[in-house]
Amino acid sequence: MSAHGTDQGSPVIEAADVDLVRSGKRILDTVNVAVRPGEHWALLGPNGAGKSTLLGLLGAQQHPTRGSVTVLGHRLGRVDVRELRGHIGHVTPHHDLRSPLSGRNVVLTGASGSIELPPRWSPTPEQERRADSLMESLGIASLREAPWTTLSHGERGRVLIARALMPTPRLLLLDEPAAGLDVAAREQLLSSLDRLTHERPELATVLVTHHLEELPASTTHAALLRGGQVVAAGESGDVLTSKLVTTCFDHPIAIEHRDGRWNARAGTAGPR
Ligand SMILES: Nc1ncnc2c1ncn2[C@@H]1O[C@H](COP(=O)(O)OP(=O)(O)OP(=O)(O)O)[C@@H](O)[C@H]1O
Repeated sequence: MSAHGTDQGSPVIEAADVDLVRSGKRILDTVNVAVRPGEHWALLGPNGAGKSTLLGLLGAQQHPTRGSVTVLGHRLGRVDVRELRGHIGHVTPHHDLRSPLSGRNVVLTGASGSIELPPRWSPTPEQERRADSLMESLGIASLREAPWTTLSHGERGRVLIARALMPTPRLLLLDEPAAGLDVAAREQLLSSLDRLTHERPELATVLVTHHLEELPASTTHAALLRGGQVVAAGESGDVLTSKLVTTCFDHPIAIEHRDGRWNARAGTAGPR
């Protein structure tokens, strides 16, 4: 990611010279990020590179130690972050729901901004229609009545994406959405994401993954992170190269890009 991306529209979110220090450790180091409407970013890097931390910062869940983060033109620290978070859908693998809420009710909690349905809260007919339509477009209409506790990993992932989309966010953040999915569930998820970005052309997305095979064909941009620093950022075709990915993971990796999708395998010692 870079502050020097394409110039189409003002950024949905922008981080400028951001450092993030926790327990004396610099987890992010001079990170510059700008995500514009309609851009679909992949955030890649080895374990511990700082990907989830950066996603949390983009989701206004954390404040930078130095530098600035601007969400929809509002600088963090000067605005009510709860208000800002309403414009950002954040899907994490750590959704702490333990009750057997139906799939549809889980989606509806996206409207109340809560994990459980709040007592005495009931959705408007419009919110109910929206939940149904999102479940339809994510291919999970059959899960309307299914209890959360019985859903598979892949089903939960798609329910949480529908939930995150309830408030019609401008930015959707996805933390390893395909982790642990079998190949069919992964392909269903990626098709759902491709369809979603087609239906909502102004939506911006940032997807964290370790695996290039888990990138939707709609990915437009990529950023490689290593040791809290951005190794490369820009249009996916310029960044997802054998040479740059080899540098990022410090291991020879050969990248192939075919029919819009990427895959990676062991490369030769000399990076291309
Ligand atoms: N609160 C904290 N205090 C100290 N160190 C932290 C804290 N939170 C995260 N870290 C460290 O920061 C680094 C980056 O963590 P982060 O989870 O962002 O990496 P990641 O790229 O998402 O990793 P992974 O691919 O393994 O999920 C790690 O070394 C982690 O141990």
